[in-house]
Amino acid sequence: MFGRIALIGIGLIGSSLAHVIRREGLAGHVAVSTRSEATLGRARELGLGDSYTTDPAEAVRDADLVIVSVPVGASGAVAAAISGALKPGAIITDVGSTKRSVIDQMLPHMPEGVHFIPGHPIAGTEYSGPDAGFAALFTNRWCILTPLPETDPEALDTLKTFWRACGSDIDQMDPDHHDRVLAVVSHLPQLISYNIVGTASDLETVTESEVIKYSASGFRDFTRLAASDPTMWRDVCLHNKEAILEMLSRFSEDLASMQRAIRWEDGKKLFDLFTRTRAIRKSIIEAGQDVEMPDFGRQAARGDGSKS
Ligand SMILES: NC(=O)C1=CN([C@@H]2O[C@H](COP(=O)(O)OP(=O)(O)OC[C@H]3O[C@@H](n4cnc5c(N)ncnc54)[C@H](O)[C@@H]3O)[C@@H](O)[C@H]2O)C=CC1
Ligand SMILES: O=C(O)C(=O)Cc1ccc(O)cc1
Repeated sequence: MFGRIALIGIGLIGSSLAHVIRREGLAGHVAVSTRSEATLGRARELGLGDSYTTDPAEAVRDADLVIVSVPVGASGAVAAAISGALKPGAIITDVGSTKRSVIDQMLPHMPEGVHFIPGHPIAGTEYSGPDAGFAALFTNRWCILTPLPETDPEALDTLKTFWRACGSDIDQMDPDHHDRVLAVVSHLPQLISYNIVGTASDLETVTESEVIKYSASGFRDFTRLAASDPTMWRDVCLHNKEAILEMLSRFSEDLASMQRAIRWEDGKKLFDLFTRTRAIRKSIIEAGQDVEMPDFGRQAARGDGSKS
């Protein structure tokens, strides 16, 4: 599909892209670039690409497709670094969990004649670093593209074909709408997880090791999300601030209402809510969106949030 693809950032998402690009034969040459020598060395050991450099400008030179897979707060610095080396006609995309901020950071650095099309695969795990990637990560997952009004339809079609070849279904969205939707379905659950695990950890002096011992009782599902990469999620919070604050405020109100129902023993209110939420789970299962990540992905992952 492409002569040369440059992968800037080679953590969970970048390395998963490297695997699927190789499996599907989507590029003649994969150039891998990341900030630290240690991560780059690990990518080389794993054979994730055809060439390796800590200089992102060198990686993108002559690339037909550039995929930026770094924490969203680093998007602007990467765009500035690659700007002068981009080939006319190249497609530049990203995988960041927030979209408005990535556009604001990257667009000013995009030279005339390249196609900048932001994107976000709704696929991931709690693991990070180059060891965490696996080719099936994007299979049967959504990839949301948030093209700009001036985006060239042909370049957009090419990028859609790429993501379909990676196994994904494509949706298109306005970036602000994306950020509000993701604030509810992804960022809020993540923050709730951090909060509940933090609360339990504060209580652990009282309960001693019981938090760990009885963790199968609901708590464990939250610890999976709470084990995700701190840099990535710090950046998501800081770069989708308005939407996240709005959703947190709605959530706090609803939590207070639940508290009140329990205090006043309003069983009907609780029962009605729990019935409504059960129906939502049923719709998710019926839509085939409850698929667990394959085991081999988890096993392949080192899971230590490797430093890069
Ligand atoms: N982890 C997940 O489940 C998902 C993450 N995303 C998004 O994908 C992006 C990457 O996330 P992961 O691959 O999970 O993170 P990761 O922590 O596994 O990898 C990040 C990579 O970026 C590199 N990096 C960091 N700062 C850099 C800089 N200034 N210049 C060049 N490289 C730099 C690191 O060396 C590393 O290779 C983030 O924007 C995240 O929001 C999107 C979907 C799912
Ligand atoms: O591990 C999980 O359950 C996730 O939800 C992964 C994930 C994390 C961040 C994203 O922007 C998209 C997907």
